[in-house]
Amino acid sequence: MQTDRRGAAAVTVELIRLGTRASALAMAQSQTVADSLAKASGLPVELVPITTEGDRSKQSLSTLGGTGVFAIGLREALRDGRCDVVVHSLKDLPTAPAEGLMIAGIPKRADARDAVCARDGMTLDTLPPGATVGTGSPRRAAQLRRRRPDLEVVDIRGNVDTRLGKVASGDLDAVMLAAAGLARLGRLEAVTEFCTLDGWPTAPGQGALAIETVAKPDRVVRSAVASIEHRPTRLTVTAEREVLRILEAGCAAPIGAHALLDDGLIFLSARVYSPDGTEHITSAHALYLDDDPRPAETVAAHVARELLSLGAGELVPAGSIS
Ligand SMILES: NCc1[nH]cc(CCC(=O)O)c1CC(=O)O
Repeated sequence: MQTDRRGAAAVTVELIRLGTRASALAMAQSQTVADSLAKASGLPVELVPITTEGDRSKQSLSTLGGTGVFAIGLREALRDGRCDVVVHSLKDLPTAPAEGLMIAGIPKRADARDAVCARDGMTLDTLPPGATVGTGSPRRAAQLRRRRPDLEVVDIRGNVDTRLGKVASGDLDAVMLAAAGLARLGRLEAVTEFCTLDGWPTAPGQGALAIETVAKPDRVVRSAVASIEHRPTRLTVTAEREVLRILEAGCAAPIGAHALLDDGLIFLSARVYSPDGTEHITSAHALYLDDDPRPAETVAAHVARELLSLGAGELVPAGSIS
């Protein structure tokens, strides 16, 4: 039993239970976070596998209702007290705050880029006309159609290994995946091209993790999670996700966003695509961090407002989103 400074008994944990999806990618990123939490707290950290609707369903992510399918099950486990912390891929997390929970820590972001994994070392420029490229992401599909309207985009599901397997087996000529996920799984050797973020902005928060807890966690849990917070990542992903949050109200089109910090400035650029890739709208703004109490939110509001004023809300044909 630990005691606080006044000597009173304080109820606290002797073990941190970290809830995680059981996929190889989720386990890999959860283990990294578990190691950091163990180091920060001096306590053992146990991984608690949790199955979510997103893991069970074989439906396309776009028909499953998109955002949140992976997060809901993890959040239930947190609320039920089955675990003390959960780790999400930030890009899979809905922008709406979860009642009674908080994003207690955001560790340093990994590579935010998308990667092409193609057969025979091919790239987006060298794939032959008609080549098949697998992705389940409407954003990647729009970007592919814009860059190479002559390719065939194939809607696929499944974990990273399954997707790479479709290229290895010859079912597909290429798949598009997040570089961060491939890195966490030790599969970077499959990458034949990294897409640069200025021409190919990725999902808001891609490559970053979010550590979620109940709003009033045990103080040992709270301080362990706080110790792995990376402030620059929190600022940049907050800006990217804020654009998504504002646009969700008036725009159903796919969005790529990329923020970075340099020399006291936050830069944010975001691009909205028509689903067929034929049209896109871009906005970019910068702000001195010292000039604003909430620089991430403010720069995002500028970008989102400009995107909407340029017609981002009209990029999706009426009735085309189920
Ligand atoms: N939606 C699936 C997903 N969610 C998080 C990652 C890994 C990369 C990351 O943490 O952003 C992936 C795989 C992918 O997009 O290739």
